[in-house]
Amino acid sequence: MDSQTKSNQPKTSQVKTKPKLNSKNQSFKLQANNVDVFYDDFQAIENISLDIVEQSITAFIGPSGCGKSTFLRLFNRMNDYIDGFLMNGSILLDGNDIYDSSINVEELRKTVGMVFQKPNPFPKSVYENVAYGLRIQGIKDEEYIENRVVESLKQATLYNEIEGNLEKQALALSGGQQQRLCIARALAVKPSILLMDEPTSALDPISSGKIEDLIHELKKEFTIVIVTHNMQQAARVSDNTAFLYMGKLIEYGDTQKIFTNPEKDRTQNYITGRFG
Ligand SMILES: Nc1ncnc2c1ncn2[C@@H]1O[C@H](COP(=O)(O)OP(=O)(O)OP(=O)(O)O)[C@@H](O)[C@H]1O
Repeated sequence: MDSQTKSNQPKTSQVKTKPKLNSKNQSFKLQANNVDVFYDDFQAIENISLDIVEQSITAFIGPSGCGKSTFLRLFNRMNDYIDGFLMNGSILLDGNDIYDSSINVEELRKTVGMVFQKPNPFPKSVYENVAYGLRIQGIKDEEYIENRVVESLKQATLYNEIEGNLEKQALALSGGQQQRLCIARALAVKPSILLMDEPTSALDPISSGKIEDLIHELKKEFTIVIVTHNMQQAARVSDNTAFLYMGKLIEYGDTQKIFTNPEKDRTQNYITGRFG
């Protein structure tokens, strides 16, 4: 592990709780405990507790407006930007409360990268898009930057398609390539968690398939949390699935079980398309 990696861990004054282990002895990377979220008077999330296994893929599913994106954005404190946002409860990363006043939010967001629904590359070259996060960290070592750019593009399975053309405008890439570029940009700063908010919903089926294959590869190294409207996608890519409905967690567990033999009627009705 090099010094860049170490510096990407969020700093807290002390470890408050040790991450728990589940029955399969897997450790929890993220833990939400009794979380409520309000936007002014409106309660968007109601008393959700949920643990996310390290180096796994966790999918959030549920009808529009049920709180999937709100819940996802808690893990890198993206809701902090929203006027009227208020949270009760706690979110732990490696056992540390990420809403503790000692947390450096910039550092947290290096550890918890995010990819959005619509690919959003900067109007810069491919190279500079991936280098961006390193440059804003103040890294000046061009050799290190170049290595990270190439490595991240390879990890995002884009390098082979644009090798020798890294000065190309990012906006000239196809939609699917742009999304893989955004994933490379997130990976460049060495996160340990990737949050993905409907990362394929703006893409054609072939590009979506490539992203799904990539997500599957990335879980060897990263903990991935994905919001998706596409239930086939959740069933294909995720290890665990959380079904949310009107701000509540209805059911959470092994993806195969959720999709074949859920505990709750409401989950069954949703996954069989009876509502939503
Ligand atoms: N910035 C905001 N201010 C006020 N209310 C908001 C805000 N963002 C979301 N909400 C409300 O919170 C609830 C949950 O929204 P959220 O976007 O998290 O749901 P979602 O399940 O991700 O929906 P979708 O699948 O349509 O993206 C909705 O009722 C929404 O209108």
